[in-house]
Amino acid sequence: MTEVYATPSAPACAPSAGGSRPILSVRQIEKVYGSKDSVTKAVRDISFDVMPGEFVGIMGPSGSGKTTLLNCVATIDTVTSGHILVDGRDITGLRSRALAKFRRDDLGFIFQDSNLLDTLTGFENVALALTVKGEPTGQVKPKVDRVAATLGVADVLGKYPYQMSGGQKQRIAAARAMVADPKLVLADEPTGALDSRSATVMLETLEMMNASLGATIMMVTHDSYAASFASRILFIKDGVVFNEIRKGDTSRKDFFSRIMEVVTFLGGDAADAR
Ligand SMILES: Nc1ncnc2c1ncn2[C@@H]1O[C@H](COP(=O)(O)OP(=O)(O)OP(=O)(O)O)[C@@H](O)[C@H]1O
Repeated sequence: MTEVYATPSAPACAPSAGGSRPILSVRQIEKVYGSKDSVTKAVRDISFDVMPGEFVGIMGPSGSGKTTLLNCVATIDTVTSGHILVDGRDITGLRSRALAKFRRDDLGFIFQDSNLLDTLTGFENVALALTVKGEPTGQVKPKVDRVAATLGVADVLGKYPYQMSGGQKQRIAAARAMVADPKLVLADEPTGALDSRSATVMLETLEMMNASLGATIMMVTHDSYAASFASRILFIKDGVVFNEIRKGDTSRKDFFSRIMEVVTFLGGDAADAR
């Protein structure tokens, strides 16, 4: 039985394995939308660390602040107070050029909608992540080919997005997020638009990115099945970290059951279970 307990403002920090420092440190962040008459505290007080090579899932009821948290880490949105450090560097104060460089060099993104460019092939979409970074031309093809082979999308590289299935598009998006070797991959409901079979293939792709390519991943999902592919889950409720569970040595199936217990406790949707 999973112990379900509330840890309103306690930092959910991973152990410092081998003394390595966190890739991501979220420190007492708060995000308030609106002004005087209409104020929403989307994030009240969230602190946690993500260590290199971790695959962390963020779960919580609708409106709990998951996307706001992800957007603040992604620098798509700004925090009202608190700090976010990526590989030891505070990103909350970055402005324009430094911000663009940080997003390009340090982050990989996977959204619910693959956001591939329609006029480019799979290869060109993935390669773009390298060329905008100024990767030497001779390095581009080998790097794209290597990541595509690892993630099982080598046969899709020659296709345009309109010729790809939803699952193939998402896996090309995963290759694009990974190819430039980012410090952190951020995924927002990456299986939200996929049927269950394609979702499983996509989740196995994320698992492979994590295990074979060493990607550190933070994934927001409302889906307990998707979350069970992560190694640790942070549950957000009303803008704070409510609970945290780790997979440890347990099987994915057992982890899924433990996740479901917390989701049920938090008032999750039974339809989230598969
Ligand atoms: N731009 C905004 N302006 C005002 N309120 C906002 C804005 N964005 C989010 N909110 C509010 O902040 C709270 C948290 O929203 P958020 O989208 O982070 O939740 P979520 O956990 O991702 O929800 P869901 O699972 O439904 O996507 C909600 O009450 C939401 O209405």
